[in-house]
Amino acid sequence: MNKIETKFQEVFILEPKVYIDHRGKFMESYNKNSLEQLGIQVDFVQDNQSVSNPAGVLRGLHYQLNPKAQTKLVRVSSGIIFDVIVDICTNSPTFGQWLGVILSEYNNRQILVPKGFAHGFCTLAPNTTVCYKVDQYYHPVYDRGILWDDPDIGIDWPITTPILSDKDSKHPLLRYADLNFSIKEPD
Ligand SMILES: Cc1cn([C@H]2C[C@H](O)[C@@H](COP(=O)(O)OP(=O)(O)O[C@H]3O[C@H](C)C(=O)[C@H](O)[C@H]3O)O2)c(=O)[nH]c1=O
Repeated sequence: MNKIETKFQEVFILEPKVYIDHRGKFMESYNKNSLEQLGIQVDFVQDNQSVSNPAGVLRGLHYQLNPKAQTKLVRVSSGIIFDVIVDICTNSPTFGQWLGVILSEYNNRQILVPKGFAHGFCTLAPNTTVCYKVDQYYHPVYDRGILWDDPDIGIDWPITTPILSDKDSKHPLLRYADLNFSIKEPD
């Protein structure tokens, strides 16, 4: 497993070893010990999978509030996404900054998204399946969203008119500018 650092201190791109032969490919898409050897200690409790049939679907930007904030390990089992994270920790030196990476069945890349980041992606191919582990269970009461095209964040999405859920088109549940999310537990 190869670990690539990013501009965010605790955000890493991971590249599992891929074994290719005449039948296709094999990889250990998750290995707790391999991650621990890279200094990544996360106890995941839930696996999620979303399938987006058309290209141009955009899901996000989502996060759960403390104390149910989630660390996520995101990968693509089929198709291609432009994956985006936004630092929403108001006490972080990189507060408000965003990062976009291509994850696909071709580059086999994964991204580790720590608590304190909003997460979203848009699909760049039809029939794209995104698989991701989280270390906190889903708590809809703690689920929050930021507008995908919030001008205060200014994400350079590769698509202009995405296919959105009702929820994601009704944002802002919260304008990024109104965030008071801090990485520490609320007092
Ligand atoms: C996230 C989640 C959702 N659900 C139910 C709730 C809804 O009835 C249905 C679809 O949920 P939603 O529209 O929130 O799914 P996405 O838009 O793909 O949301 C995800 O998209 C972005 C990219 C994320 O990073 C989050 O993990 C997650 O919010 O699944 C569950 O039962 N458990 C869950 O963990």
